[in-house]
Amino acid sequence: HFMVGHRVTYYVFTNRPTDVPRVPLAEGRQLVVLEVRNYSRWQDVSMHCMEMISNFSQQRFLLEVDYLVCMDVDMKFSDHVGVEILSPLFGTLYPGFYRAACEAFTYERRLQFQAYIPRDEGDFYYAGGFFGGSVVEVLQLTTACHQAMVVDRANGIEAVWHDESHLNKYLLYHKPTKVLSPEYLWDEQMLQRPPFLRKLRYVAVPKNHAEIWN
Ligand SMILES: CC(=O)N[C@H]1[C@@H](OP(=O)(O)OP(=O)(O)OC[C@H]2O[C@@H](n3ccc(=O)[nH]c3=O)[C@H](O)[C@@H]2O)O[C@H](CO)[C@H](O)[C@@H]1O
Ligand SMILES: [Mn+2]
Repeated sequence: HFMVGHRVTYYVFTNRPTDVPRVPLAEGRQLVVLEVRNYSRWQDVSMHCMEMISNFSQQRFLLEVDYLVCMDVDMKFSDHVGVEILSPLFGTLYPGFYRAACEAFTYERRLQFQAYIPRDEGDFYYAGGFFGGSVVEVLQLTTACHQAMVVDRANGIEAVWHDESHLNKYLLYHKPTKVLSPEYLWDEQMLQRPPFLRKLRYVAVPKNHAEIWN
């Protein structure tokens, strides 16, 4: 379903490179396994993606690709996702909040945190699991989010939704050039599909959160 007819490099970040299956790929597609370190807390694994994307962007993505699409690993494509998503900087509406008022968004609301957003500000609540853009824009985004997390860590604090809180702060003050609908990120375990969403293009694979998170 993903970028059919276009050249695609799948960069898979893992601490267990030998466990990545060698899936046969169509012409013009390649798999690149990038070995990264592990962290014992899942929050740290998720948050350090920003640092990893930032570092690899400088080291190689800038030289190798035009656009980056950054996504969670526990998801699958279930319908067309093509070049219509591409733009200098794009984010995706988090499916749980696309109808909610912005005061209800779970932004980081505590003043002393780097990802702080005042109650009366905000456009959308973006999902941490699907964002992207040109490599230069994604490099700036991931570097800024990583640096903000370094500051929080030095202060002994961690944003309420980790990397997602920082992504939301960044995209509030650096407006994305495209916002994708929840068709592009859905979780059938969490929400029933409303009839006006005719297609679910990229969906969470059911998982036991308690087991994985604890
Ligand atoms: C769909 C979506 O918007 N997901 C976001 C949501 O979490 P999720 O509830 O989807 O969190 P999650 O358990 O999928 O973790 C985020 C991602 O980190 C990676 N990972 C995590 C744990 C681990 O042991 N190994 C590993 O590789 C993996 O790519 C995973 O998909 O909020 C997180 C921050 O709280 C992240 O912003 C996720 O992107
Ligand atoms: Mn996930």
